[in-house]
Order: sequence, then C-alpha cells, then structure tokens
Amino acid sequence: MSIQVTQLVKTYGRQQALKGISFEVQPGRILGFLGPNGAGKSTTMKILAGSLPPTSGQALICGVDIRLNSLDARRHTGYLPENNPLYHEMYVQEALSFVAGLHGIADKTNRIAEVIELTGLTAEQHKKIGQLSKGYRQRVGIAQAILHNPEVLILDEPTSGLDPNQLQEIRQVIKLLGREKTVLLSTHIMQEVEAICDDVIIINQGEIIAGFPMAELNARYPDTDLETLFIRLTHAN
Ligand SMILES: Nc1ncnc2c1ncn2[C@@H]1O[C@H](COP(=O)(O)OP(=O)(O)OP(=O)(O)O)[C@@H](O)[C@H]1O
Repeated sequence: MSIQVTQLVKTYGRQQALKGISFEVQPGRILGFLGPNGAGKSTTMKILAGSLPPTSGQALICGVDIRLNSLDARRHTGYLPENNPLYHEMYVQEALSFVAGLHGIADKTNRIAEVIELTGLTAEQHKKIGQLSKGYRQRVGIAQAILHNPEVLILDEPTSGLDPNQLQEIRQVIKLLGREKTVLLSTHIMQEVEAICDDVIIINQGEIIAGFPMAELNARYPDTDLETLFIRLTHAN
C-alpha cells in the first residue's frame, strides 16, 4: 500500500478533529478526499505529510511509519498545503533551486528543468512568483512538491479559486502525475473527482462515511451522482 491509515485520531484541545479514521490507497491510484468544511481533510493531510503529529493511531507511507520514521516517510511524500505558501519575492527557478537544495538533490539543474516541463511552467520560469497568476503559482507549488520525485503526492485543494481554464490545466497536470504516483487530492468540486479520481472517500465530522472506487459509484448507489450522494450523506449527520 502507498498510504495506510489505521484508527487515526487528532484532538485539538477539546475538539476531536479525527475520530479514529482508517483507509488505504493502492499504488498509482488517485484518491479524491471529499468532505464539508471542517470535516478533517486538511488535518489528515498534514498528518500524512509529517507536518502535524497525530494524537493516536498509525499512518504508513510506502510502509514507513510517519511517527517512528518521519524523515524517511517524508522522502516518499510530496505535499501541497491548502494555502500554498510560496516565497513571492523569489524567481521560479530560484525557489525550485532552494527546495532542491533542502532535499539534497544531486543533479539540481536537470531535475528542475524536468519538473518545470512536467508542470507546464516553461513560459513563466523566469518570472518572480509574486508576478504569477494563481494557476501558475499552484504549478510552482506542485513543482516544489515533486522535486524529490516522491511516490506519494498529497494535494490539499489544489484547484480552489482557479478560473475554469486554469482549473482544467491543473487537473491535466494532476492526471499526468497520477500516472506514476499515488495521489491524495482534497477538493470541493465533485466534477473534479469524477474527471480524475480512481477512488473516493467522504469524510464528515472526523469520520469516514463512505469510500469506494469511482467505477463502482453506480453499482453501489444506483441513479445517484456524486454530488447528490455527498449532500445526502453529509446532511444526514
Ligand atoms: N489548529 C487548530 N486548532 C484548533 N482546531 C483546529 C485546528 N485546525 C483545525 N481545527 C478544527 O478541526 C476540524 C477539522 O479541520 P480541517 O481543517 O482538518 O477541516 P477540512 O476538512 O480541511 O476543512 P476545509 O474544507 O474548510 O478546509 C475543524 O473543526 C477545525 O476547526
């Protein structure tokens, strides 16, 4: 398994954000992670990315326990956080070079050229990040996340706030990356899941309330599209 989560709990003060969730993602799959605001998606993703400790439970990335061997687990993981924090004063190439240095990538120049090509940044690569449109900033965030060529990619609402063209283009980038990598993708856009995801999980109030391969949606929930199912399941709670 690329991602294996067992009975994961996260408590912030008195609030239980994750109430013991368990799920798995097989290698090479794109998993859509759906849930209403405050359901626990970002919390789960931060824990899997190694940037937030869980309260209890286990999470393995490519078989590596994120609590016992965080550094090793993070080598297998690329993470694009929800607010995509970037150095706006840096040039695209400069930022990528900086991140490549953090990862100790040997052949920086070639790898940076590769990720620029993969993420469609070629035309904008000589600009400052602050001068880029939101869609291109998302590409820089994705480029940073894949520099060290991780097997697992965790993307927290990568298409939120994009115009329809950029949204379509970023989806294509994610789909392309999903050919080789395992992707965990959170989104509020149901068509996005239908367009690019192999599997879907719906989380609500810190609990997983549904999970299935997209190909089984119709068999499991006849005459129901994903949006209707989402509203039905998350309203019932
Ligand atoms: N640092 C924090 N301190 C206290 N509570 C927090 C903290 N971060 C998140 N929470 C709470 O934990 C719950 C889950 O939040 P989380 O950000 O994981 O949800 P989400 O599904 O990503 O939501 P959204 O779709 O709005 O991004 C929410 O009730 C939120 O208010």
